[in-house]
Amino acid sequence: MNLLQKDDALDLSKLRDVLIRLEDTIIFALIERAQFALNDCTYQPGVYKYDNDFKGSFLEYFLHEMEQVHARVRRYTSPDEYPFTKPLPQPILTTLDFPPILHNNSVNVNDKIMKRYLADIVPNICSPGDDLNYGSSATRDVECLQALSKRIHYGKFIAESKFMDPKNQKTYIELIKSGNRTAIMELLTNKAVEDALLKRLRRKAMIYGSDITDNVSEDHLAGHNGTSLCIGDKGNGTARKIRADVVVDLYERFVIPLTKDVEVEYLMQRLEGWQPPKDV
Ligand SMILES: C=C(O[C@@H]1C=C(C(=O)O)C=C[C@H]1O)C(=O)O
Repeated sequence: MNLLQKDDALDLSKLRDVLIRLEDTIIFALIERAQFALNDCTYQPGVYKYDNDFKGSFLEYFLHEMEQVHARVRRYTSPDEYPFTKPLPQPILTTLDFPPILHNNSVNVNDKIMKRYLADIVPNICSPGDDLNYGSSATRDVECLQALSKRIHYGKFIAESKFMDPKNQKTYIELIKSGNRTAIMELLTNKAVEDALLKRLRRKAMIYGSDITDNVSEDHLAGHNGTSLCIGDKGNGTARKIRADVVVDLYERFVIPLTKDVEVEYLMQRLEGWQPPKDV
């Protein structure tokens, strides 16, 4: 997806391809994090002293340090990148001249992403306990959070693409004016796309999370032989990489609903300072 090309950036099928590619990024980021223990102390504030009077957790400290460096190389001037922390420094690079793709908006759901990641995701993919690999687990946490944030905030581009479709624009405008979030959610929901996504995701998680060895049949990987494939379980009870049902569940309960919330909240701000075309 080239965000410097406006037509590209609002093509719904190309946007859906971006979300499909981000499935791979998210699954592999989760697999990488799952190799370390929960390391709960990295999520608790006040456990460590930092080089300034920062009061947050080890992960929040690490994330803010990372985001400051990324901000200086203009990461957050891209319309598809949203930071978790602030304040952030100005870029040292001149900002790219992105065409005006999204309508001006303040939607950033990273605080919800962080809460759900710590409460619902990490405990479900990691073994309990503490393996002292705090830097490694925090590095993987940041990669998971950034991938989830990108995927969920792509909801803005999806919403803009749907809003600009003449077929529904008048309806969206009426629903936005009446503040009818429920009806907007219904109009933007595409159950067939969601169902196909969850089916594809389960197969991907089964295959990506497996140890592909010579003696594992393709049927076994695809779960055709009826076994509920414990991903990467070598049959001797050793730690598996990640469970396919955990990946599907986090998309169903968290990634898709939050993406749609971003779509709705983006549309709720869509008419501010906007002059509709004459025929609308
Ligand atoms: C992203 C879209 O909008 C909604 C959100 C989806 C998702 O988060 O995967 C899928 C379909 C829609 O219900 C889309 O239409 O592709």
